[in-house]
Amino acid sequence: MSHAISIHPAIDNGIAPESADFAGGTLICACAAHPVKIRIKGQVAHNHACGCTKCWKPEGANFSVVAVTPTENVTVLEGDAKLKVVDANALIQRHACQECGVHMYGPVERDHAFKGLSFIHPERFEEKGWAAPGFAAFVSSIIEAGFAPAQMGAVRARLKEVGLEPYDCLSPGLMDYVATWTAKKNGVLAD
Ligand SMILES: N[C@@H](CCC(=O)N[C@@H](CS)C(=O)NCC(=O)O)C(=O)O
Ligand SMILES: [Zn+2]
Ligand SMILES: [Zn+2]
Repeated sequence: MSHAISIHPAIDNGIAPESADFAGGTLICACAAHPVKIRIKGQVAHNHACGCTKCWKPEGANFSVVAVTPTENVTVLEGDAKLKVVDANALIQRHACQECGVHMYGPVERDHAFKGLSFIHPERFEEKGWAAPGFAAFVSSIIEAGFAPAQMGAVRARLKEVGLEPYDCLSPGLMDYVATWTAKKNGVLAD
């Protein structure tokens, strides 16, 4: 079955199942020669579709698929010299392959709820079994990348159809987590 709206290749034709045995793997960029390779230890967490303009999306996709892992679980195996930080001022230090453009890992090092986590694109794993995406974030942001506002209803309907609840920021659970961290830092966290 084909759909007019492409969310992401890893979602459009059915989401691959997660494997309980998945213990990590190797992320590989799109270069035919000397690809960048990154070792990720363990299963990824909070995998989701992201519609923001900053996350790397494959050709033709309106969303990225992005998850987190503790930065201590990330090791650059090959091609470190090809990696460059896309925007040094951003919270997420997205390390992209300068040759093919794929974002390989994005650590958060700033004082923030996500400090110590790295954002990665699990579709770049050479292995199968990574945790399936569970929701869609920053959905309205696809308009900023040139998507027609009039088709947003259809996009949200399609996301719901594939089981990804659409949110215009992060999911309520993650928004609460971030706000809890901020309240604690400001000394106003309620019991
Ligand atoms: N509407 C903005 C949203 C960007 C944004 O806030 N992205 C989220 C989700 S990845 C974020 O946490 N960004 C932090 C960062 O880019 O460092 C856009 O599409 O560019
Ligand atoms: Zn590359
Ligand atoms: Zn994003």
